[in-house]
Amino acid sequence: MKVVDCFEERPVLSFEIFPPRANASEKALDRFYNCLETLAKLQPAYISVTYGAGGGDNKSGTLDLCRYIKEKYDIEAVAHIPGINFTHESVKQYLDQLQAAHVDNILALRGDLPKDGVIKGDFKYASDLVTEIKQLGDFNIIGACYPDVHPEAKDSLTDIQNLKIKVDAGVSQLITQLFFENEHFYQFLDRCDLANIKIPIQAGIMPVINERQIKRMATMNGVGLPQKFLKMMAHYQDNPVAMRDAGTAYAVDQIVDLLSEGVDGVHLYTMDNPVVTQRICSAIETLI
Ligand SMILES: NC(=O)C1=CN([C@@H]2O[C@H](COP(=O)(O)OP(=O)(O)OC[C@H]3O[C@@H](n4cnc5c(N)ncnc54)[C@H](O)[C@@H]3O)[C@@H](O)[C@H]2O)C=CC1
Ligand SMILES: Nc1nc(=O)c2c([nH]1)NC[C@@H]1CN(c3ccc(C(=O)N[C@@H](CCC(=O)O)C(=O)O)cc3)CN21
Repeated sequence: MKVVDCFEERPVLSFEIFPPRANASEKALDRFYNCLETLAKLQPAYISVTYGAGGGDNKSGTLDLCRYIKEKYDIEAVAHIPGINFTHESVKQYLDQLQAAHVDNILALRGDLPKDGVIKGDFKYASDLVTEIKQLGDFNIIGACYPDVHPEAKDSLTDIQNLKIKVDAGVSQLITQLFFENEHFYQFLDRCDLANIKIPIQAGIMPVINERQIKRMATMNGVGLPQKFLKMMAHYQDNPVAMRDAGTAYAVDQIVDLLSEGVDGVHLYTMDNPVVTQRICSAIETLI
């Protein structure tokens, strides 16, 4: 099933997970599959599975996990494909494998640039990958977008023009990069409207689980951290449990506001954390 059809009933709530590392211990695997069990019970519209996120390079993990989510839980899966990790030949093979596994949905990304800055794959921009996927098969293609403006873009106008190119290449829905100021998201929606980007846009929300992780993600992606958020992190930095609870409350506060504004959907970056995801879902259960 193409997950774009989920938007017939809005708002759409979906999750993102990352596969365990290839060398994960028995204990880590156990923890991961227990997490997945909890997430599945929350009945998200779909689950997206990262490919090599956070520096990992677990290539078979994404495909196998997508297949597993569909077969075991009957929940739609979205496979991330970072174009810079693929050649024309390898992407064709990968799409064939996805098709055989009945995975109909792809998050087409450029991917994070390697430390040496040298791109080995054939796709410089996500839009190039979208064009290729469109030619090779019948997939529902999702794209990423940036309320706080992509750090490599010259300015917000250029970023939106590039987003429009990507959408026109064949993207049917968008998920935003994480953001902590809803106002930035609403301004971004206005820019999309002006650029005639009319497809569903889900807000990507990441609860703070640990300060280091968020600061790294924010710096790497040019994501603004508001004073209120920085104060919260500073106040609870020595108390991981309090930090987690405050981060959960912040995410819930963001989501309540987004729902009140009639957002198309929310994509939760779960970071494979079942407790936080469950708490957020139960806090917003009656609001959706
Ligand atoms: N859920 C996830 O895994 C997410 C991952 N990301 C990451 O964010 C980074 C960027 O990925 P994407 O958004 O897929 O890249 P993209 O290729 O759409 O955009 C990357 C940069 O190139 C520019 N650009 C895009 N298309 C262009 C074109 N045709 N001509 C000239 N410039 C163009 C954009 O303005 C932007 O500055 C990657 O590191 C990706 O992995 C971002 C959001 C979510
Ligand atoms: N630029 C960018 N790249 C991404 O891969 C990405 C985004 N943005 N934005 C949204 C989500 C968030 N993602 C993330 C964010 C953080 C980690 C992370 O901190 N990973 C741990 C390793 C986790 C583990 O394997 O246990 C790390 O320390 O790198 C992973 C994926 C993937 N996505």
